[in-house]
Amino acid sequence: MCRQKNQNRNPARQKRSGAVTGGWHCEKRDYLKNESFTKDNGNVPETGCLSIIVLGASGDLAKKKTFPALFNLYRQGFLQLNEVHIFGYARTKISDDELKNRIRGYLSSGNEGAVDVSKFLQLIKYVSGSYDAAEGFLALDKAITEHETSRNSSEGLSRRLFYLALPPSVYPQVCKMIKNYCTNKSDLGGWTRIVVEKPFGKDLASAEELSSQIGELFDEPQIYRIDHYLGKELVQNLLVLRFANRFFLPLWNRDNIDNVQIVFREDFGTEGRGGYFDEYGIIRDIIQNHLLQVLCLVAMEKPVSLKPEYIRDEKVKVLQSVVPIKDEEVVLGQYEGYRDDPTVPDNSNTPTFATMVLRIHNERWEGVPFILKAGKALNSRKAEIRVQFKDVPGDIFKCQKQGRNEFVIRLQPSEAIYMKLTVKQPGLDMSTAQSELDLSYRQRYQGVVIPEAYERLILDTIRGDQQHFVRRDELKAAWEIFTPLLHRIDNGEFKPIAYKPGSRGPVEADELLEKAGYVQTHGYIWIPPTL
Ligand SMILES: NC(=O)C1=CN([C@@H]2O[C@H](COP(=O)(O)OP(=O)(O)OC[C@H]3O[C@@H](n4cnc5c(N)ncnc54)[C@H](OP(=O)(O)O)[C@@H]3O)[C@@H](O)[C@H]2O)C=CC1
Ligand SMILES: O=C1O[C@H](COP(=O)(O)O)[C@@H](O)[C@H](O)[C@H]1O
Repeated sequence: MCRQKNQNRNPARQKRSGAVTGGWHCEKRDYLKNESFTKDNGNVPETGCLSIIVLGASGDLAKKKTFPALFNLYRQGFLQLNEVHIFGYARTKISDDELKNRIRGYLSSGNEGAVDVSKFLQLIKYVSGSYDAAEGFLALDKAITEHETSRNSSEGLSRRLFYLALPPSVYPQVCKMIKNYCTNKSDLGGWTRIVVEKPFGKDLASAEELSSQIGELFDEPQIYRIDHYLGKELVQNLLVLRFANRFFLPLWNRDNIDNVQIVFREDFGTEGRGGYFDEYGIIRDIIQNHLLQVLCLVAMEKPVSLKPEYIRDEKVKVLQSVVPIKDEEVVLGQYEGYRDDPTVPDNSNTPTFATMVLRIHNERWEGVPFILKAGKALNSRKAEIRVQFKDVPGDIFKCQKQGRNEFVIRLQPSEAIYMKLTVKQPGLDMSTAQSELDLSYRQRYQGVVIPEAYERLILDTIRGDQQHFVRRDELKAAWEIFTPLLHRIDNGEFKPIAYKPGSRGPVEADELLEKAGYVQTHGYIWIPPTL
């Protein structure tokens, strides 16, 4: 468990303290069932009173993601009825029942679901109050304490998890209120943790300021900066694929890989979130966080072990090796109709699409373009990593027309890992064809339910595992990469190109891709198999 500033110094807790690596205090938790993951972690799982407080409970994220994730954890037995209580907090004056009615429709029930849903809803209590005055937070603390007191008959820790499903502008004041009025006071031990959502800042300076403000109130190990892409199944698979397979070890470098694409596409626009989106744009909304986190996992060196701090150390090194982005390696777009949203200014310069090339200046990746591409209102919805290999030297089959080898990790939809490769076309002729080795999850893992990203990450916050959360120095390094470009866009020095909704985005983006070295395989497309 991580050391916490001004937290109780219960010896039982201290005994559970994890290793200290490079100045970071890392928590060790016994939670991964796989033997090979668990042998470093000698801890006993925590029991006792758990209060989960969703601040901004009246909002969009809370109803669509946070409460449903909590419900799924409850349904699978990760949240125990006799231990957990959930508090919603926001300014909106509604009753417990009104909050429950707002979220009920988002809780997808299984076969015997109705009972589960109503039992889960009984765990929720709503407290209304402002984000900057003591009164509301005192009321919140009172409600949490009542719950804790009612559970203190059983031995155990008292844990308070604050999930800030709020606009980042209110994080500092809310953290101050939590610190002053709501931190865990139990003499049975326990902790207080804060989960913060992205976008964490708007550029390097504002992110650092926000980090300092929150850092004055809570220790780094208490702060969980969530990036839900780190909770996606195939993103979590990246370390396993890369470091547990002999196949990839000798190939994963500049000698063999020509280019890497990390792509996010949505087939809908900003829909109802135009006001928020216009302040941030696609680079801050998707690329600086989600796609960059994926890039780190694709490009990083092997960590010393799976301890969160070792992994995050390696991610920081990659980020610090990214060289400044060149203007000629960026294409920005804005879909036609984006400005029709009444919450978007008529002269908005905000990109809803961007393709850019990142270059990593290190021994492994020098010369390999990492092409990051994200766009809204495009012709399809998908997120994938596409690693394209170099041409085979001395091609006796004259088969370059068939296309290059590609290793593709489809994050969503239809999770899959496939390798595009050249094979002999079956038949009497010695001709070649493009085919694939295909690990489509729906086929291979029939009946296995892939957990939602938020579900997994919230469970990590309860267990105190920081591996899939963004550390402060990581965040700083991420903002360092994009801040100069973002400032040029904000100052109107870089304008987006208009594109049609439902298209591939500006043609200039495909031209940039080609210039960066990507070779498209014509006449071949991978179609996810159906059952
Ligand atoms: N929605 C989504 O899909 C995603 C959201 N996020 C992030 O999650 C966080 C919450 O997002 P979301 O739920 O969409 O946001 P909302 O705009 O829905 O805000 C959440 C709640 O915060 C309160 N609030 C809104 N604006 C302000 C303000 N200016 N000052 C004080 N309180 C305010 C409101 O509650 P009340 O008025 O009742 O106090 C509102 O219900 C944000 O950081 C967002 O970037 C991240 C990924 C996806
Ligand atoms: O963080 C965000 O992510 C969603 C896309 O998430 P996904 O899990 O459905 O891929 C995006 O729509 C939103 O703009 C952004 O804020």
